[in-house]
Amino acid sequence: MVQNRQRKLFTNISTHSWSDADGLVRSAWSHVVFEHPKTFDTLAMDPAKKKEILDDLTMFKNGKEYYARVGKAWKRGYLLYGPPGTGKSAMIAAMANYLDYDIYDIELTSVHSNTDLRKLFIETTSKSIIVIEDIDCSLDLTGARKKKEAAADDDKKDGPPKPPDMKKDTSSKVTLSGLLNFIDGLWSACGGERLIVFTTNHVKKLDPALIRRGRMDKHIEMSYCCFEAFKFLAKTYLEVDSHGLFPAVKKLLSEVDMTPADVAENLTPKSLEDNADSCLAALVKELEKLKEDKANGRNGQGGGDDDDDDDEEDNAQAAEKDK
Ligand SMILES: Nc1ncnc2c1ncn2[C@@H]1O[C@H](COP(=O)(O)OP(=O)(O)OP(=O)(O)O)[C@@H](O)[C@H]1O
Repeated sequence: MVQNRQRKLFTNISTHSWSDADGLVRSAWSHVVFEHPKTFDTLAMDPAKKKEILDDLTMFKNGKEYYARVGKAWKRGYLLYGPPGTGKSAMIAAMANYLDYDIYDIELTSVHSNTDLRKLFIETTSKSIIVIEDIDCSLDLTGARKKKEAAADDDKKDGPPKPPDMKKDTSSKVTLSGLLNFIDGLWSACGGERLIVFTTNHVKKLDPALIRRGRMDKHIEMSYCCFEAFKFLAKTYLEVDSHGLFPAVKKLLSEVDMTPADVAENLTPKSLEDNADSCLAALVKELEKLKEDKANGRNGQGGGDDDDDDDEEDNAQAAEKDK
């Protein structure tokens, strides 16, 4: 898709526009130029799944008349779920590059109330992707927002003037109903052409109301590396289509779980002497080590928590349900 403008990545620094000491009006959003290199051409995933997503995005982008005809707001919700390192953030970057949209990355734990959330959304523009990452960590789905302790030190630091509402106040809440209202509310029909993307590592923790079709229209499982995705990464990183070690990798990937991020890391040359042979050998060694760890009852996914197996099962069940 043609990219013809400078895209921006926005992040919320306040809950709404505010005036600093000099009377200058400052936006709730701060932005940098968005220059992420990830595109669908370098995103490793099952080719059929990738095509399905690209078709969906293309239909959305070209859907102005369709949405007007059926009387729906021109917006679409995506839920990306799967273990850490499976490419959820990479997918969002690829989406923005493909659609030529800006990204509004909302740090929900910094938003004090449902009203403030609405104010933030009202300041977003058309042709944008509104992202809330790790939605299960940001919102206690019984209604109360979790607090972010780390933010408390903010106003001790030097730097530009801080918006008054970003200082130490962690008392207010964004609730599930506030979030639902944001997705469904009347305002969301204004301006048009917005994707709303939630990501989570724990899909089962999300309230079904939040992710039902109509809100999160498309559920995408980002999974551990399959052989197809590995072949794609081998082509991208090592420029090889086939190799004597491919069968061993194929077998091992069917036996153990490794994220595309870890596969990519193993395929990255570490010295000037490294080549396809040594990188693939390193990958096989790492996969064999994972297999051994698994056989010995150790969790091989470096630093994973005890919930990993449950999460994997949950994600697999959710994917099955989504079909
Ligand atoms: N499917 C993939 N194809 C190509 N690169 C990938 C893929 N998945 C992950 N990577 C690379 O691995 C790194 C980590 O990926 P990313 O941050 O997108 O994972 P994530 O699922 O968002 O993780 P988290 O849940 O921890 O935020 C990035 O550099 C990304 O480019």
